[in-house]
Amino acid sequence: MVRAMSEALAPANPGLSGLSLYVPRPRVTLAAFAEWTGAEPAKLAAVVGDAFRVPQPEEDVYTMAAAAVLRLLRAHDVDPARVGMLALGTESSLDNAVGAVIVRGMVDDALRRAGRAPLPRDVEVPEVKHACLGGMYALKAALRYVQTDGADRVAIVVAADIAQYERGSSGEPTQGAGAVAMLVEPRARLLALDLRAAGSSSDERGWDFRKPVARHFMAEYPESCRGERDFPVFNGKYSTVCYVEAVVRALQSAHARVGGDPRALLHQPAALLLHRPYDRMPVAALGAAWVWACVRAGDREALRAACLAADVGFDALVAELGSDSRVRDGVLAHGPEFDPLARTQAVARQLAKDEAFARVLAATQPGRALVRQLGNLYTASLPAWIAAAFADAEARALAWDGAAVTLIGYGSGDAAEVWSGRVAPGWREAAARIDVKGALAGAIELAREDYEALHERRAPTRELPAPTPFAVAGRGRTYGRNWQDVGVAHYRVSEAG
Ligand SMILES: CC(C)(COP(=O)([O-])OP(=O)([O-])OC[C@H]1O[C@@H](n2cnc3c(N)ncnc32)[C@H](O)[C@@H]1OP(=O)([O-])[O-])[C@@H](O)C(=O)NCCC(=O)NCCSC(=O)C[C@@](C)(O)CC(=O)[O-]
Repeated sequence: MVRAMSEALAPANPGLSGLSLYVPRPRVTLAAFAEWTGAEPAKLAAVVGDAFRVPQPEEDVYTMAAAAVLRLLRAHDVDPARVGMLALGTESSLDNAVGAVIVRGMVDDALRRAGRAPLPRDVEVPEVKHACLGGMYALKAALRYVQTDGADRVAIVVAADIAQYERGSSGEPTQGAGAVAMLVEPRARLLALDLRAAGSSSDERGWDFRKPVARHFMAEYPESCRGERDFPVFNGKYSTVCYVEAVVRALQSAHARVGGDPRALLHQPAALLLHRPYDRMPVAALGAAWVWACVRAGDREALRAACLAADVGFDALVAELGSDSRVRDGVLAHGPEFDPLARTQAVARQLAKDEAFARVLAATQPGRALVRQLGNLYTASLPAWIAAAFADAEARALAWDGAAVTLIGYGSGDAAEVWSGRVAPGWREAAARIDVKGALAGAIELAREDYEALHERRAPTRELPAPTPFAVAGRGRTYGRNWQDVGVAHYRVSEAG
């Protein structure tokens, strides 16, 4: 069914034509992090990844976003005069009134100083928010734009975030920072996306992960504040349950639209790319999704064997996957530690030994080694994986012409999206311009005291070189962070070389 659906996509379908990544240079490897904190290195490598980036004091979500946009304009040869929308997806904005227009200002400034015309006056500048899903929702808006009133223009969506958790919390090894800019065109040159086959899910069921605005947050959670910092309030374990369940629900929604064997949604794509807060999270969600697909497809033989091996009752499992509100009801009844998916996960672990599920997991391999270097980028996490997967597929000369690709976005709170796409003809040319390795180059390994200083927004003990290849200079530390800085803070982002 996925194939039939993808075949219906004509070459003129809208979608992605390019991506560019920007990450700060300071890096913490999880091996060093384990030494500093006493965490188990083998567990971090198995569950989380390899490293994460930390922004410099001069960097914020707008400077990173602007750097990624400038890189996209240059790498993909985009004529700024054709841009009709510049959308920002973020959950780290520093201003509740505006967002993408600040990025626009920085991009215009850099273009002018390079002797070029700024973006046109009629560019739309929305900022889109829903936790880590804001980038995908912004991309959805852009896809709709280039199919309607923007059919003669291109749109740029930039997803940018700083993921920081309180030191010593369970989230600390899963930090990260960065931005991914995406070029959206009415005729995709990289990945055509068919929103008619998309599935969605949303539900409100208690505090898995929230970022109350600073003034409320500081009054309610003074223990979580260090100076002016505002870290997320979250329940890590419970948030993983919400992630898994929302992904299954969005898949069910996609399946309700496209029909056919639901297992095809998972084992036919050449790449299955998900929101990736840490390395193992997508695998856990796909395990539950595969169990649901097998139940829905009536593939009971393999399931019964897996249930037996996992010591889980088959009928209870089927009932678990059928009930629509069990997470919310369970949490209301038992508190946030309630883990209704434990049985599903136990069965999924047994199914992982199955050949068909191994094929599902193989589709999560493209680009994985690259994104293990990045940590959680919140809204930019899935876009970074798309960039990494295409860069990797191009470098390894994978036969991706016309291949199906499934994107699964998730944002706490919680909401998920499942989209089907097809790799566009001639994709290699656009993929060769992504240059994820180049974006990761020039990392500066942080010493423990400098990591802690940057985390607390103090000056590091050692002078760090200016963020490159974009120089950032300005007065005021962070736009709007201190009320007295508003109107004074001004950043300039420009290409250094
Ligand atoms: C998710 C937690 C709680 C995990 O925190 P933790 O302390 O690592 O949890 P754990 O001790 O239960 O261990 C996790 C897994 O590691 C395994 N393990 C143990 N030892 C070893 C070993 N030696 N070798 C291999 N594996 C080992 C252990 O068995 C377990 O496997 P599982 O039961 O999951 O299959 C933490 O990372 C956290 O709090 N993260 C922050 C929240 C988060 O990322 N949640 C993810 C879902 S929500 C989301 O994605 C949205 C988000 C966060 O991006 C924000 C937004 O949308 O805005």
